[in-house]
Amino acid sequence: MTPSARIAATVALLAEVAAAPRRPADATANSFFRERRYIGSGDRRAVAERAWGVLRQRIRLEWHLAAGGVPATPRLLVMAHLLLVERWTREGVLQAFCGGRFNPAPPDPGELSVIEALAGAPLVDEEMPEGPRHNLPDWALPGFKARFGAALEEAMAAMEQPAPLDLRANLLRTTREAAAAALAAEGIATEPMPFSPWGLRIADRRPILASKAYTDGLVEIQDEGSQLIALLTGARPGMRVVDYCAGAAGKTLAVAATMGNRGRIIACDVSATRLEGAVKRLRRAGVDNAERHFLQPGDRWVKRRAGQFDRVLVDAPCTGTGTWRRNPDARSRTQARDLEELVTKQREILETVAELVRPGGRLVYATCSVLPEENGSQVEAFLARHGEYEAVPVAEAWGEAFAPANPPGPPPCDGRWMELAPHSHGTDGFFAAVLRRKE
Ligand SMILES: C[S@@+](CC[C@H](N)C(=O)[O-])C[C@H]1O[C@@H](n2cnc3c(N)ncnc32)[C@H](O)[C@@H]1O
Repeated sequence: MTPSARIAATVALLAEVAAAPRRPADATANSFFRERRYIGSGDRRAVAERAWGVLRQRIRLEWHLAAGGVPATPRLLVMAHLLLVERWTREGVLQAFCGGRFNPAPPDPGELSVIEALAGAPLVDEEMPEGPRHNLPDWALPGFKARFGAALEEAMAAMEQPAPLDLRANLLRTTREAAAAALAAEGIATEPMPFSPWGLRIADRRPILASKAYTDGLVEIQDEGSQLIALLTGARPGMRVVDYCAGAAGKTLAVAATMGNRGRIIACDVSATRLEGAVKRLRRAGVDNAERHFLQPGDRWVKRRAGQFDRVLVDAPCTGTGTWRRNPDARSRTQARDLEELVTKQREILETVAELVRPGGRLVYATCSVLPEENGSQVEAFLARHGEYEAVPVAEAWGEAFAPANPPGPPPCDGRWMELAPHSHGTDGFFAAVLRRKE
C-alpha cells in the first residue's frame, strides 16, 4: 500500500469504529481486516497503529475540531492527527489526500480551512479545559484527580504510551528461565519483570501467538498487574478456590499454577461464551484441577456452598480505566452512567460472594480501574457493612504468597490496597484488596 492508501484505510476503519460506538474497537478492527484479507500484515499494522493513535488522542482532537466549528468525522480526525500528533506539514497532508482510486479524496473547503488552522499548532492548547488537557473524559476527571493527585500529569502521560506485551511463564509446564530460553531460541527476546516472579516482558510487542513456546503452553499473555493479583490471592496446593468473575480464565490459569494442580479451582461467570473460551486455554496450560460454573439468574450455587472456600477471587466487571494504554477507544466509549451501573454491580457481587469464604479464608477484590469509587471506596463500604472481614496489608499478603525457601523482593505497594499504574509500576492500572474473614 502507498502511504496515501494506508491513510484511506485508516479513515475507513475509524468510520466502522464510529458506526459501532459501544463495540470495542479491537473487535471492529478484527472484522475490518478479516473482510479485507488483501491488506498485508505490514500495512495492517501501520493502519491499526495510526487508528489507535487517533483513538488515543481523540478527546484532544475532538476539542480542536469543535473549536474550529467542524464535526469530528473520521477524515477530519485523521487530518488533525497527522498535523497535531504526527507533526506532518500542511503540504504533506494535502499530498496524502490526493484523490484517485485507492487514496482519500481531496479536502473540501471546510476541511481545507481546518488544515490551515491546525498546521503547526500544539496538540495541548493553552485554552483547553482540564479534561482534554489531561486527555480525560469529563466524567472521569474527578476520580483520576482523586487517585493521582499531584502525579496526574505524569500518570496520564504514561497512559498515552502503548503497553508492552507481558507474558507469564506457566509454572505447571516450565520455569521462567526455561520459558525465556525457549522464546529466545525462536528469536523472541524477553526481560524478567520487576515484580512478578513468573513475568517476562517483550519490549517490541512482537506477535507470539504462533510461537511454539506459546502453543506448547509454556507462556500465557498476561499483564504484570494481573499476575500480581493472582499472586496476592495466596492460593496453595490443596485449597478450595473460586474465581468468581473468571471470564476466559486469565487469572484462573495463574492461580491454578500456584496450586500446582492440587485442590480445586472453580471458574464462575455470567457469560457462557467467555467461560467457553476458557476450555482451550486450560487445556493448553495443563490445568486439570479447574471446573467451570455458568452463573444464571436465581442460581442457588453460591447459597449451597456458603463458607466452603479458602480463597475467593473477584476480578470485578469495571470501567477498565486502568487499561486505556491497550484499549484507547474506551476513553470515549465508557460513559458516566456505566460507572454508576458498575459500582452497583460490584457491590452486589461482593454481597453475594461474602458468604462463600470460610472463616479464616480470604476474599480478594480486584479491578482494572483506577477510580476510587470502584476500588478503595467500594471496599471501605464493604468492610463497614461486614464486620466479619478485615483488610490484610499488601506487604503481609505478598510475603505469604511465596514459599520461605523463595523469599520475594519488596512488595509492589505498601498500605492496605495494591494500587498499580503505568507511571509507577509499568503495569496497567489495577487495584486489589485482600480481605480476611475473621475466625
Ligand atoms: C474483568 S472481567 C474478568 C477477567 C478475567 N478474570 C481475566 O483475568 O481474564 C469481569 C468478568 O465479570 C463477569 N461478570 C459480570 N457480571 C457478573 C456477575 N454478576 N457475576 C459474576 N461474573 C460477572 C463478566 O462476564 C466478565 O467476564
